[in-house]
Amino acid sequence: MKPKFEAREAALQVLLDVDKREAYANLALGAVLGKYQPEKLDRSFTTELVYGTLRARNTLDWALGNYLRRPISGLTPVVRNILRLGAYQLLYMDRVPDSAAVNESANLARRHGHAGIVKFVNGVLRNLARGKDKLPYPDPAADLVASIALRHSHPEWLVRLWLDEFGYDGTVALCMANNQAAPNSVRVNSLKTEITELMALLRGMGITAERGRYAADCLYLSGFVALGELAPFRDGLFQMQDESSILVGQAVSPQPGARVIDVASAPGGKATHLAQLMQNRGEILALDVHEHKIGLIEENCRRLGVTIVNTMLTDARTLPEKYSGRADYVLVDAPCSGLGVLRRRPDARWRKSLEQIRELTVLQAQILEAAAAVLKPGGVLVYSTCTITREENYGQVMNFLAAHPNFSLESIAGLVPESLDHAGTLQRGYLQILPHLHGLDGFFMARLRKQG
Ligand SMILES: C[S@@+](CC[C@H](N)C(=O)[O-])C[C@H]1O[C@@H](n2cnc3c(N)ncnc32)[C@H](O)[C@@H]1O
Repeated sequence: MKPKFEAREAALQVLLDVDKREAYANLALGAVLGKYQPEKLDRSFTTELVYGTLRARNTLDWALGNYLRRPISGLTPVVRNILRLGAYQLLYMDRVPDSAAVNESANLARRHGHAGIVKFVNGVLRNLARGKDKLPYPDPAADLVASIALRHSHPEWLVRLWLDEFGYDGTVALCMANNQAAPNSVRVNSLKTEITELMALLRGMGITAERGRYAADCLYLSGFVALGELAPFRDGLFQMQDESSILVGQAVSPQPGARVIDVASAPGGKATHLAQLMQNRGEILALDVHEHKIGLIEENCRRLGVTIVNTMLTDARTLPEKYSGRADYVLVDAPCSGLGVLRRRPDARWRKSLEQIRELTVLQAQILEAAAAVLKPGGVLVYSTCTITREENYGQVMNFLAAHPNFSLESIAGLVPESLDHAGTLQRGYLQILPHLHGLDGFFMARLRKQG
């Protein structure tokens, strides 16, 4: 018999894992949903509770703070997270009546604490329910950053960064896009099937499958319970991958038979795509610095029927001499701040900092340096990230070019669709995809050629 599932209790367990153990929300949630296998409605309610509460953490803590005598950080993790969950339902979930949000939170408190805690949770949430339409949000004229940060649940440093880069309208639109749930996009594995065939198969299973607007092999799926448990996934007919990420493979477009080095490749989303574009002919050396991730690349290759990928556990900055000048194509899908994919990782925005971005920028430059050395004269290097900061993207490429006069940008018009070219950069050899402009994950890609 399946263990009994209670969505708010499950959500609380995940929030505690994230709060106390710094677990990744998607993994902690996946573990709980995997254990209890709840029905579809319970599953999506739990997911919304967890993701919404994590995403809106600053706004929830601030809103609750109006009714607390001491900072929320001083409460025990259990009480703090019961309050956050309750506040999320009150402020963001119109379909949950206020009375249910308060009473269910009190029930959680009863299960996890003594009578005093039940009374406390009940009292704070009742007050919030009464006062929620009159919360004293900062006046934008007096403090624009704080106002956007609290209304759209982002850290202030990030809002400041984006105001500089995208202006007021762009920043608000970007924050709003980050607060939307990401759609489920997949890449069709053309080594085993083709797009119309897979669409028909999925539709036969009651799953809605629609083509992506930009990438050739992209489908958007809905109407399933767990994507990773579907037979067509296990049979290797598709790979979970955002449309922007698929476009990186198109920007590389390696020829069948080529020699490719993917210097930061786990879990192998792009490496397996490159293999697919090469019709599984040639060779791909897929590196990663983390041992546990090498197995993920191999597992994906097995499932997808990719046989031309060899993995290697190594730091891309210390690529052995024997690979010098060897590759026809090098992909540097660099470790980055991930600020283009915040909609997928609701807790991520609270884990990042300007300091990390600075450190990553240095690491990316070092990886690029080593990657340049393994490319043949005349070869193609594609640099990509899933972020939207100038210094990790365009700035990084410009610094690289300044230090490497034997490299130049090469047009990617014809490889990725012109309709994405909002800033007229495709011909110049790079593209910045933005969540609020394109409805996709924020990605950067640039194609460079080494002089022959
Ligand atoms: C953006 S992810 C790669 C995603 C992958 N290309 C895909 O499409 O599935 C960056 C990867 O770089 C790896 N990494 C970080 N530092 C590295 C280094 N110094 N050398 C090699 N890999 C590194 C990380 O472990 C991570 O898997």
